[in-house]
Parts: sequence; structure tokens; C-alpha cells
Amino acid sequence: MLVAPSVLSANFMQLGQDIQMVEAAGAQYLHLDLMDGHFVQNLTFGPEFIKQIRPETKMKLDCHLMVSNPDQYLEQLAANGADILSVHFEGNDHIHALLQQINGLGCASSLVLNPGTAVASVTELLPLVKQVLVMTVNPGFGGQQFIASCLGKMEQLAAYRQEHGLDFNIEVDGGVNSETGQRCVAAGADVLVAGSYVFGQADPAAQVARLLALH
Ligand SMILES: O=C(CO)[C@H](O)[C@H](O)COP(=O)(O)O
Repeated sequence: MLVAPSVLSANFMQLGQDIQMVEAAGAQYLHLDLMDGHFVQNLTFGPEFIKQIRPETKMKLDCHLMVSNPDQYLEQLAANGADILSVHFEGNDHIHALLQQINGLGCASSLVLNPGTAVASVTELLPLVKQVLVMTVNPGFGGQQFIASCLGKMEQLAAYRQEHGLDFNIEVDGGVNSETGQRCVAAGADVLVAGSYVFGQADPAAQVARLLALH
């Protein structure tokens, strides 16, 4: 199991410590939500923030772009040390070209599906990607309730991957805790993103360990 604590719920006043704590606990990815107040209502940070985090950790920097015109940021994010670049199917007219651009930059391309998007809409794109991010909340904010109807999409993606000999990871994000995470793993998820379940609790390291133990 791969675990990706989401910085969105971390304490920014002690971010370095929070990052060290989850890395020491065994988290393999650090999930970074870039939000522009336009694609989603919330605002967070940009490529400069990724540059500052890069030397602080060996975890893969798993960047989820909730921004309009993501193509404008990809090159800078790659140069600043991003490992995985997730872009949405929704709102990106030229999503195929965007995924090609990410692959060309040497990063792992990741396709995001909002809760309202069906797997059948994206099958043409799956041979291009290293990861599919299944959103189990509507994007924008941490601490929302898990949308269980998205579990079927993980099963469909896992079946499609096997049938077509593809090798993308299935990542899930939104309302993940030990109970919902277990259901995701059973449905085929490989990577669990968790914000409030990790950083919103007294002992983030113990929370990471609980997710890592799921199988
Ligand atoms: O993309 C996101 C929200 O749009 C997040 O990654 C968010 O941090 C998830 O938080 P939580 O685990 O508390 O639901």
C-alpha cells in the first residue's frame, strides 16, 4: 500500500516537522494540492512552494493541479522537483495533449476523475498514464465525507488495467480513513491520499501506519 498524506491539512506553521513525521512513519508520497480559486473555490500554493519542499524530503511529490490552464505550470513544476502531475479530465479540452506534455517532461502523468465522471469517458487516455486519481469528494476542500458510489470506478479501472495489460496506479482522494480506505483497497486502490485523517489527529505517524497496514 502506498500512502500520500495531504499537506492541505498540515500545520503550515510547522510544515517541516509534519513532513518529517509522515516520512519517518513510512509514507511514500507527499500529496500537494495546487488550487487557484478559479478551477476550485479554494486557494493554496504554486510551483515555488514545491521548490521549497523538494530538498526537505525523499517522498515522491504528488501534485494535484486544481487550476485553470494547468499547461502553464507543468514545466515549472517539473523543474522544481514534482514527481507526479495530476490533471483533471474535467475542464481540460486538450487532456490528451496535456498528458503527453507531462510524459515529455519526465514526470509521471496522472489523470483525475471527479465523482461525476465515468470511467467509460476516459478509457482512450489510460494507456498514456502512470496513475488515475479517483476523487471521492468534489475537489476543493479537506474534511469532506467520502462518496461511496465512487468505489465502483476503482473496480472498473482495476479490471480494465488487467484486461488491457496496463500498469497505472489507482489513487483515491477524499474522505479517506481506515474504514473507507479499507473499502478502497478492496476495490483495487493502490495509493491512499489522506489529509484530515493524518494531520487532523494527535499522532499523524500512527495514522499513516494504520493506512499502510491496510490490505
Ligand atoms: O484534493 C483534496 C481536496 O480537494 C485533498 O487532497 C484533501 O486534502 C483531502 O482531504 P481529506 O483527506 O481530509 O478528505
